[in-house]
Amino acid sequence: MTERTLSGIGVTPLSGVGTVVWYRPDADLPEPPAPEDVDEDAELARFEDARAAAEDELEAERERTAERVGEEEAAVFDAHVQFLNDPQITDGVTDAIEGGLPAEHAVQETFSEFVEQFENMGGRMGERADDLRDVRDRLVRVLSDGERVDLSSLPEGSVVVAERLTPSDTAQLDPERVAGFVTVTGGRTSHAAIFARSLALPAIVGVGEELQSVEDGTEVVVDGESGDLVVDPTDERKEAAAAAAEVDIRHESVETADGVDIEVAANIGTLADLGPAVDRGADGVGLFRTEFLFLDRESPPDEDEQYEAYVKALESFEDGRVVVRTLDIGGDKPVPYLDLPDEENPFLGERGIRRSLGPDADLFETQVRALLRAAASADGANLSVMLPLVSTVEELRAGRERFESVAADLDSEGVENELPEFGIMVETPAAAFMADRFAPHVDFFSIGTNDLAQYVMAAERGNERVSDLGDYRQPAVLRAIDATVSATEGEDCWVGMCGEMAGDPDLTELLVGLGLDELSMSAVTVPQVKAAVAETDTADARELAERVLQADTKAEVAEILTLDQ
Ligand SMILES: C=C(OP(=O)(O)O)C(=O)O
Repeated sequence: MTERTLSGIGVTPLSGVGTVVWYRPDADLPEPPAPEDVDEDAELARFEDARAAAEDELEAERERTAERVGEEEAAVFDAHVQFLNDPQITDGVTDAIEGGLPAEHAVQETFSEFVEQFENMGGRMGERADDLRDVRDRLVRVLSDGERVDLSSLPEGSVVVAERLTPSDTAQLDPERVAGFVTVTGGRTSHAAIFARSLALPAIVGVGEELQSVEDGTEVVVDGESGDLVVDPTDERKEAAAAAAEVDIRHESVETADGVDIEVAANIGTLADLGPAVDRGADGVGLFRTEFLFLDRESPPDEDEQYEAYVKALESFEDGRVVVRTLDIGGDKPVPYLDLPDEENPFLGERGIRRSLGPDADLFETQVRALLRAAASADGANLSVMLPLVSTVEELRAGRERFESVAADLDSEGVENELPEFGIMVETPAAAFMADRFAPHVDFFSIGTNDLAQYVMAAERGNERVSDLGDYRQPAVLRAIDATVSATEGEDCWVGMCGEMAGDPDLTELLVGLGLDELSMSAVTVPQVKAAVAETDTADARELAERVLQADTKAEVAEILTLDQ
């Protein structure tokens, strides 16, 4: 048997060796009977029963996912319930039944039309098509009494291979038993990819139709870093992959080979992310996306609930820094109870600090109170706060003044409080251009490359059609980072990075060379980035950065960094 390699998109920097188990959940429906043979009332009733049963299943899976993976990932099941009850879709199914189709065929037909519509929209909306498919297949399975394929009790060492994996499929995978997964479709930001990172599973998505040629029972190596699926691997290949799978987790802080401290922290959305962050050796939290405390509920968390959450994060990292970002609502993060305006370009609209200083001023005040109190708690000395989407000095001043005036209010109420370290996200071109004017007013910058790349390149994040443009390796993005760091020279202002770029170990040397003091990422890549820091020599890194900054194109950047395009 000769070894061969298929290529896809690697979504976790982890490797696994195992045996292929094909997962094909969508069996074809039989031909429908003639319309006159369909009992309309009975089919309508079957559809209603199936909807209720599917909703019960979704609620159970939501709970299970919240426990095993995290609240943020569990939220996808709420979106499924919304689709299940969306009047436009349910009316469509009802009409199709009244037109003479049995319930399962009516569901298949109606949902498939909506799936197509969402796919045509592309970007984030395109990704919702996967959710719709998931709801459709669930309903069809319930209606046709299909057996649920049990992904949670696969033989140990299985590599799950599928056309696509829905969030409910992925949530069932047991990382103790599954060696990885590989899918025909999917992109870096698909739900399956996000789950893979949360579960720390080796995974490759978007391999394409060639994957169908890999049969059940075949031995494979899943290289989630390069995106290579090695079929019928040699013994040496398997041994190398098994060795690579054993990541060295460092719980102590890390310095470069020539002794420069670089903080390697984790990004968190909810408290469920704290465990993995600690387990994988993060020095602290470099980005607490507090908006996740506000999503998927009927009303905002009150001051005490927020205080508890911030203190919990601080307690998890007694010796490390916890950087809390104030509410970043709007853009692609809607909150139903806030009645956000319908905007043509929400990413360019009222989001982040713009809302906190405007329509969400009350919410902001509550959050600031909770943060000031948390800063005065036993572990509060390590708390830092930063404002999202700042683009003018006035916004920075106004944000800072809010902290000062709320602190004065708390003082007058006799409530213990403390002003924490204060910074801003650098994620707009305006902030990068004006960084020298911001620097004297802050203790730190944290560069959010996900948004910075989208705004510098005018390429919507999550829109696959422009993903090549929106890449953080574009020279213009690298120049924006360089300009930001250079603007802090001579100022007492450290610079971190909390976008996806910070978690790419292939770029660690470059980022150290550009002068970053801190890198924050999803917990899964913390060990790899720490290892890369330890191997870096800062003089070499600076020289590398200088060469990279001379590049005209992304291809040249990749060539200098010896990366795949
Ligand atoms: C970290 C970032 O923020 P978010 O992804 O939460 O918008 C960023 O924009 O890089």
